[in-house]
Amino acid sequence: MTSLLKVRDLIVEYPGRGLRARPFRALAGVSLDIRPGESLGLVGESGSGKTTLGRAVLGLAPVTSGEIVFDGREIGHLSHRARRPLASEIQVVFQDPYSSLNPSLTVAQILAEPLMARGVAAKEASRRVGDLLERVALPSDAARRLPREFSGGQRQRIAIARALALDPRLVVCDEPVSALDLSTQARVLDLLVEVQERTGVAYLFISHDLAVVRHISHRVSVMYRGEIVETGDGEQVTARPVHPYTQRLLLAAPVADPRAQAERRAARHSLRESITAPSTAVMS
Ligand SMILES: Nc1ncnc2c1ncn2[C@@H]1O[C@H](COP(=O)(O)OP(=O)(O)OP(=O)(O)O)[C@@H](O)[C@H]1O
Repeated sequence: MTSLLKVRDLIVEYPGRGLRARPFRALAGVSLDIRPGESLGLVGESGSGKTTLGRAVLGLAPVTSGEIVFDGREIGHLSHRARRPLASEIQVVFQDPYSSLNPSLTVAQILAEPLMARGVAAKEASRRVGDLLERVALPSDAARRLPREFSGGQRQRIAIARALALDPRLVVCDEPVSALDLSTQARVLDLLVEVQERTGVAYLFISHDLAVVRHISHRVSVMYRGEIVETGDGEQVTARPVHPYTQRLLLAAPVADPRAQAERRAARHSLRESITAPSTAVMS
């Protein structure tokens, strides 16, 4: 099957600060594919470049070189204006459900805004708002309320409904459940899976938590210092990790049993030395 999203040799460098500062290479040649209707999980420790990759796909990070091809079309170097039509194809759900929704708009206004911006008439937009609320299992009277009247999990449902409003084919989910408690996390993940089964949307699902990523992803890519060091199905990556960094990531995941935790600590210690890290600084 052809890729919906194809990333090749992507390099992203952020400008350095100060007069003689070197640029910082956050992505050092990343390649990946996402097929229509697929979830690709992107896991890695803080600072490994996950958000930068998501932002590059969304046109929000500076692409130094490489290709980002969506549905056969190169989108990595488009101007802001040329990207605008893509908003209905590629959407995003951010981590923080408290700051990602405009606090002064009602839920109906938040959900109708992207529709009306694309010329959908007010009456039709209002009907679609009802459908969207139903799709994310929120009551229809939610439409009249403000974001502050909802819990974190409910707000994330509103953010998901907004992302789905234009029937996108790809949603970048950047740590969408990290700010939620465990049981709410599970319900929001189940919702994302259900939405995918119903609509065929693809996800680039970013998280530092392998357990969360495994729950939702068909395949998992592991990032380390701006590179993808391993890709496989969730079972393969967690049961038979190939790269030492993936092994360390697994060992760092919290477990309930203190003895198992101590064994993991010892294993982690001996692995630490064996990881040879590629340099991400740009040579001048
Ligand atoms: N706008 C920016 N300017 C300069 N450096 C940046 C910028 N954004 C990110 N970085 C740096 O790029 C690297 C990758 O950051 P990124 O946010 O992509 O990592 P991440 O894996 O998503 O981390 P986290 O899980 O903490 O969000 C980090 O070292 C970060 O400090």
